Amino acid sequence: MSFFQLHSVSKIYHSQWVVKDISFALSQGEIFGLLGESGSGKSTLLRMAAGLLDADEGYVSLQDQPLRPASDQLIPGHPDIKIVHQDYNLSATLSVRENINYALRYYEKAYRDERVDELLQLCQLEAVAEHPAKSLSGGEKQRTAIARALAEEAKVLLLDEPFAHLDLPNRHRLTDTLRELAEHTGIACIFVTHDPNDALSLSTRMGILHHGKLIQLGTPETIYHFPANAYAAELTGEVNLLNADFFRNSVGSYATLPDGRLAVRPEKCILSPSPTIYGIEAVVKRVVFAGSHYTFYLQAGTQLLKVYHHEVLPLDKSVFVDLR
Ligand SMILES: Nc1ncnc2c1ncn2[C@@H]1O[C@H](COP(=O)(O)OP(=O)(O)OP(=O)(O)O)[C@@H](O)[C@H]1O
Repeated sequence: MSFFQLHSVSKIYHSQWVVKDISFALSQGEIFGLLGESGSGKSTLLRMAAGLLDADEGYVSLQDQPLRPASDQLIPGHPDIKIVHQDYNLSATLSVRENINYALRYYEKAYRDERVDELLQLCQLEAVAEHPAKSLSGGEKQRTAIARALAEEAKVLLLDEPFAHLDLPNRHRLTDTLRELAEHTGIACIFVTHDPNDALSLSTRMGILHHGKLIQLGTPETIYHFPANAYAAELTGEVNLLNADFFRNSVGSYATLPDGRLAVRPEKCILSPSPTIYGIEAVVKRVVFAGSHYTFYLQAGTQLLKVYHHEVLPLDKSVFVDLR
């Protein structure tokens, strides 16, 4: 039995495939990140997964039951699938507690009070529970929207760009909240993002969407280290795309792409100031401080190479690059 599944889902707008033949399944408690550039079809796919938009081909199922088509329903959607849109949609003058409470207005007061307290705790909102939504930070608004979506117990949570307007501390807080949620409630979660760091750090599995097609599906580690092609390699982080014979004598960590090139991550390169047995000679052209390391831009013959290194070296110095 599969918990939540997309079966060859497609969508056409103006005779163009916006989403094409997408299939994947989620287990309970799984967090699935869908990474894609603007216009790749992420929101369209999420709305079909929520049962808010009908697929032109294929279907979505929850616990092996196909969702009812949106066009057959007075209020499209499914009671067990909640979606949090990019704009949060909170009532500005109501407090955090009241916003969450509203989603439970048809329940008894005693249950409602208990459930709201539980959600405030789960979403780390206790300190701002009585604050009006309009006074909240972006991260607090986002977590309030998630708490409200979860007020009625859901099986699937869909998040459209949940990190788009958040600073780093709020990103971390929301990431923790989502992990805890999935772990403790078993909810399956799909979030869409254009940021590789969010997709790689939060997903249990992830997919890469390109022009409406899922071009790769796997764990973050697999996709990062063995990208399916140059597009997937570049979308998931900094990478050197090199001629096949570039590191001809080195053993080390790189992926060979279908076009024959090597995908080498900058942190997999070792930079030495003096010659090494198989080291490729290169010249330092630019150095950029990046917090945890320096990014070196090197010229090695006709190839430009990006390498992370922990010490500054002077411009125009000859260095030697090996693979780890
Ligand atoms: N209702 C619609 N009618 C016609 N075209 C649409 C409609 N909705 C989306 N599209 C088109 O489908 C494509 C995918 O849009 P979608 O919003 O799903 O992309 P996205 O990856 O979520 O983009 P973004 O990250 O910018 O939000 C775009 O080219 C968009 O213009």
